[in-house]
Amino acid sequence: MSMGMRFTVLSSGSTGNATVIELGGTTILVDAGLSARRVEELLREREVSPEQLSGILVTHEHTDHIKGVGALARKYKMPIYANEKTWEGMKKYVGQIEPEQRKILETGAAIDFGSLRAESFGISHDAAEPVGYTFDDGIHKLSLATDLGYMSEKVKEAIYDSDVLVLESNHDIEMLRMGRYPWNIKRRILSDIGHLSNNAAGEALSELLNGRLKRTYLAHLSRDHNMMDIAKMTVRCSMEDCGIFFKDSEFELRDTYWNMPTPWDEVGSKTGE
Ligand SMILES: Nc1ccn([C@@H]2O[C@H](COP(=O)(O)O)[C@@H](O)[C@H]2O)c(=O)n1
Repeated sequence: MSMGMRFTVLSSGSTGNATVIELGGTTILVDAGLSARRVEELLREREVSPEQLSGILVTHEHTDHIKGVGALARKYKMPIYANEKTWEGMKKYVGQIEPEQRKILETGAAIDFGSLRAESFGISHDAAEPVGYTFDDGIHKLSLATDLGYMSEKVKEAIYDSDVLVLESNHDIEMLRMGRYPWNIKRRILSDIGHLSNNAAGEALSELLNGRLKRTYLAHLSRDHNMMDIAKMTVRCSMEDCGIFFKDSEFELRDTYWNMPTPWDEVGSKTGE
């Protein structure tokens, strides 16, 4: 039985996002962007029962983040947390949610789930009021930052002292430019309210590598315009271009998957095991 904060990214990418954070008896789901049935399957793979969930924190109202929210809320009667604009944006997709389950968490506000503190921070994306989240058990910190067109100073500040980071590394810029998407979609992805490229993730990481950050999970990879090996190599090269060199024993880049959960990661441990 784990004592410290641990997490698993159940699924990551534009086909659906969901992450579980657990501390003691508290289990939180961030986003449920797959069908409720698929979220249940993924939870089962990591031996989490949906009945255990203390609630779902929503980052923004895009389908790949909320697809299963309504059905899970109705089936398991759990509270759903989002800011007001996100509630407004997702109301037609999630269907009827009982008033006592509708929790408003203003951007920048913190909420305590027992000894696990969650705090949201604003990000730049083309949704009503998108956010990332940090989780803190009083000693260690985990941050989730995906679906951001660029990394603002405020985001860097919010996630700066993390032990572990889940960071978007959506696309290889050349693969996207040469790829099959219509130009308007490419322009949106490349814009400040789109998605973070491998290069941008590397540049951001070079400012975040401070001795405390032990590993970063590269997330929300495009299946059309990225590959994990390319993402890792580009992030590393981009960090080196910024003068940041690291040994794998000091800092690690790790995989997330669109079709299976990552292993549980103990945030406080050096290796996550
Ligand atoms: N036909 C499409 C394909 C993708 N999108 C959006 O683009 C973003 C990146 O998608 P990837 O699958 O390449 O990561 C994401 O926001 C998709 O929803 C689109 O709008 N139309």
